[in-house]
Amino acid sequence: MAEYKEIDSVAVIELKNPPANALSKALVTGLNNGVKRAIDNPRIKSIVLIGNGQHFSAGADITEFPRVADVTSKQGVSLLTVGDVIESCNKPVVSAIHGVCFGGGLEIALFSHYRLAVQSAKLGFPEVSLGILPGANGTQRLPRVVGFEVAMDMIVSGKPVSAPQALQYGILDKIVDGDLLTAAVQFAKTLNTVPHDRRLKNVPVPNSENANKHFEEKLAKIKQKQRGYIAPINCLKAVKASVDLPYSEGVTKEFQLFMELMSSAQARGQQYSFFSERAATKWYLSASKNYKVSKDIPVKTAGVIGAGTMGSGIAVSLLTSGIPVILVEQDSKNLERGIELIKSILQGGVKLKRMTQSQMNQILQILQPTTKIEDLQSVDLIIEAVFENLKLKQELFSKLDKICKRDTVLCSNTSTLDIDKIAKSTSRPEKVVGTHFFAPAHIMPLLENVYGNHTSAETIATVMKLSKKIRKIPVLVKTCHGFVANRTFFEYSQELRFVVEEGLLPNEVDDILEDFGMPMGVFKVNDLSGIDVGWRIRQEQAIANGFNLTTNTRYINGERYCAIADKIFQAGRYGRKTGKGWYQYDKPGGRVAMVDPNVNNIILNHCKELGLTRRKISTQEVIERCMFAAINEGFRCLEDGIASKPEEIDTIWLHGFGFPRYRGGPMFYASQVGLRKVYERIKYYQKHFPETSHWIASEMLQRIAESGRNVPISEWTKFNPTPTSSRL
Ligand SMILES: CCC[C@H](O)CC(=O)SCCNC(=O)CCNC(=O)[C@H](O)C(C)(C)COP(=O)([O-])OP(=O)([O-])OC[C@H]1O[C@@H](n2cnc3c(N)ncnc32)[C@H](O)[C@@H]1OP(=O)([O-])[O-]
Repeated sequence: MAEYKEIDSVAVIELKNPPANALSKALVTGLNNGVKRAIDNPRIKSIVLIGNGQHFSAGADITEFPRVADVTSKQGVSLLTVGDVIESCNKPVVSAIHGVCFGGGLEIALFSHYRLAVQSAKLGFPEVSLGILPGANGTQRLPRVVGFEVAMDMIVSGKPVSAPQALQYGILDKIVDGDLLTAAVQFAKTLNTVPHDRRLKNVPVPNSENANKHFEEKLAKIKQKQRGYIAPINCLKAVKASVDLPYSEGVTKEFQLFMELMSSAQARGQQYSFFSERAATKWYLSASKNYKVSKDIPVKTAGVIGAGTMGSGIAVSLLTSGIPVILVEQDSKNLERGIELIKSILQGGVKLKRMTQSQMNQILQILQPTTKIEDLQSVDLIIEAVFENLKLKQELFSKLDKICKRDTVLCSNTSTLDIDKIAKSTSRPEKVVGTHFFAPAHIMPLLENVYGNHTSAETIATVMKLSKKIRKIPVLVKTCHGFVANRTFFEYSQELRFVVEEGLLPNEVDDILEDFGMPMGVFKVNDLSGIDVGWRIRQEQAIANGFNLTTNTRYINGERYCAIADKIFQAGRYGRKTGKGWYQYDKPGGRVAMVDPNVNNIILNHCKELGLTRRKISTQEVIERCMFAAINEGFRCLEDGIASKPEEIDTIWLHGFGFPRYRGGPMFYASQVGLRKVYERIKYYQKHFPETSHWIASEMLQRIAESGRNVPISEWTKFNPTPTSSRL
């Protein structure tokens, strides 16, 4: 795990735990033994620590986290004990950094007396995103190098810095060109002793005069922008302790704050999220069709059809990843509007210093706008982003099938429609796939990729690879109406409309959801996505299923239906874009949502007309009803084989709907509540709301709940041996 070798008078200890040199117990023990061996060898004058493979180190081994004591223990070998050995060593220790140097890796580097790096290295403390803090004295050491304010920003945000930035801050002593090991050994040979100030615990925190002011300002920002999260607050308090307390007391405070986080439910949720995001990207159809063996088609050029809000956002995602785009609209007026939209998104990036004006101009050079669909004949992949209408999409795909070269991948940005029905209109169903982007498409990280019965493994591999290239988190699901995202979100939002029909007002529901941790309540989300869009989807579905949907509809095939949203639509309230929807806005397109008495009247009149008696509904009931309805549908998606593991559903909610990371996702949330309890409450609601079929408990959920044991989430799929689809 840690390989020891000698180059002249320099001991080189190579961290070797692929793929990221996570500091497992074994690696830390190896590192400790290596440093001690170097100390004991009189021929050795200095020591170099270096990473094998792509990185110096990604930090503590997160898979070992449940055993908290191992990470921090003063007994046996822990990061802290090896850190002490390194710092107190009388022979100079140099950390030679490449790739990432994160978390515990950076802590090891800060215990070292000198730090070198290659230009491309990245250094940082991402612990906050795992719900913890840099608990091997990182919160006490970094401020002693960079000062309170920079340390606070780095540790609270978790964002890494580049090597040049780290050099400027003083974290690095030098950036080296050429071979890192050669340069580090050469550098180490020039060192004889360890000066007092090279042991960071001896150094005071510089530039700390305004620490109180910075602390208060940051705390206020965290409470506003990271509402509900406890890790950023503890990170901040720990960094502040470096200023307020002597080193020996500061590390004790850090330990106390670290343990508080490590034993919290939030840390469990955030660490689960880290692994579930990675698990979700690993798709598997069969032994010969999966993420490991299936080859993709390189996407060198792409086409986007439809230059509306979605199409423009999709085009920006492709363009900013260096993929030339041919953008197609039906007429020059719509095309012009799309180009302006793309320019304004890019201009926003320039304003935020995410790109320079000249980079923006270069990006626009690879955009080819056109009104001729024939121009798409030789692109590698096309994403269609036209109206959510099956017939329209079928006509378009049929046309594309005739125009495009044989191996062009044809993607539909549908959010609900069956991919097989779209694929049927082509002679190449194996090349047809869904790429469901979330609005705004250039910002939202999720890409729900949808395969049909005929989609080939090559096509799936292509969109999964492309997703990563355009910096999205991809999840692969099987086709059905609404896929996983909208199927589960539909039950969640439908239940909340029932809650409004029974007694609460939209703003009261939204407040409860936002307190639960959702970035936006469901009614604000509806306003953002467009009341007209929701109305159109409901109408389309009604037509497809052969029934007439009006504002008087109360039941559909015996199922309860709430028409309040249709009444809001009927009142011309299409959402934020028109300045009014479930809320009143400061202006059309404005962000300030205000309660509107007119909306409350629509709701109260609706209830009066139907003779409904409104009642008080508790916070617990609201959360249970929306979450358990979504969770039950999540289990049904697993039963149907639409999703293959709960991690896919959770990743979709985390990155598509902003579900609070510290709760892990709805399925993880269910595991924390306990499936027995979730199941019993679903049965309870079924008794009370027999006209709503989403309260019929999933059989898979029932099997797990009745198994009589607390089944870990990783074993849930064992209770679903034969999903309806042939996928598993
Ligand atoms: C006492 C307290 C001490 C300290 O303060 C606490 C810490 O250090 S907390 C730690 C703070 N550090 C962090 O939070 C850093 C977290 N890691 C990262 O940011 C990215 O993984 C990294 C940038 C390293 C590589 O990105 P990439 O190239 O896109 O690749 P990828 O992301 O797909 O990862 C490849 C594989 O490596 C795995 N793995 C990675 N790191 C760890 C780990 N620490 N552990 C275990 N495993 C880890 C990862 O699961 C995946 O496994 P698999 O089975 O193949 O799915």
